[in-house]
Amino acid sequence: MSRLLVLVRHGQSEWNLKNLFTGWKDPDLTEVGVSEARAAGQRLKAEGIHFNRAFTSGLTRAQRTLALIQEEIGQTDLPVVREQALNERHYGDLAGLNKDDARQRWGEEQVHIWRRSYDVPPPGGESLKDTVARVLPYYVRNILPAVLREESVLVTAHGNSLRALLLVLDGLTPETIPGVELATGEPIVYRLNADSTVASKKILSA
Ligand SMILES: O=C(O)[C@@H](CO)OP(=O)(O)O
Repeated sequence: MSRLLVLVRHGQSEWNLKNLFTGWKDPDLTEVGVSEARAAGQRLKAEGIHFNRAFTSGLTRAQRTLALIQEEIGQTDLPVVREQALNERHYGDLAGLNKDDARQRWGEEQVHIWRRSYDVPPPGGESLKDTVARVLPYYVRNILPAVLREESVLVTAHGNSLRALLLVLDGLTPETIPGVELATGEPIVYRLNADSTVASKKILSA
């Protein structure tokens, strides 16, 4: 019995390093990001997990993180689906702006609301609620059925598209989700019950 679901936020990107709002923009990993992705792969290998399939977003940083993990776990032939529904939350007009500059312009509180609230979208972008509305149906139709077939499934994606999944998996609420932050390159290993609820959760930290 496997029913393993492993979620990994991509390694540090060039725009994470520059402190820029990224969203659907497509920067690559930094050298640190490459090391984080490789380290994630090594930790998964140490757990002895053999995956049956993987899902990633339409963006380079998540795809490259997956490819590096595949190298480390010796599974470069893993079936991979690339899907825009798993992309980062769209940051609209904020994409490309420096996060500290934005705080100076609009104030700390407003920027925090745009970044972490459940249902307030940044100008021209998606709220987390909007992101949930595209990530969750994809999860239910495409990822969950594989897990419930007793497979071990790897998903590499983004801070907010994965927070959308954590909302459901961890039973979070619009009140508690703002406090949740995902570290780059840190695998979260869920084992699901046959009814799709969570049996166990383990974070493979550095
Ligand atoms: O810029 C972004 O797309 C995301 C993730 O890096 O940032 P934030 O943490 O502000 O949601």
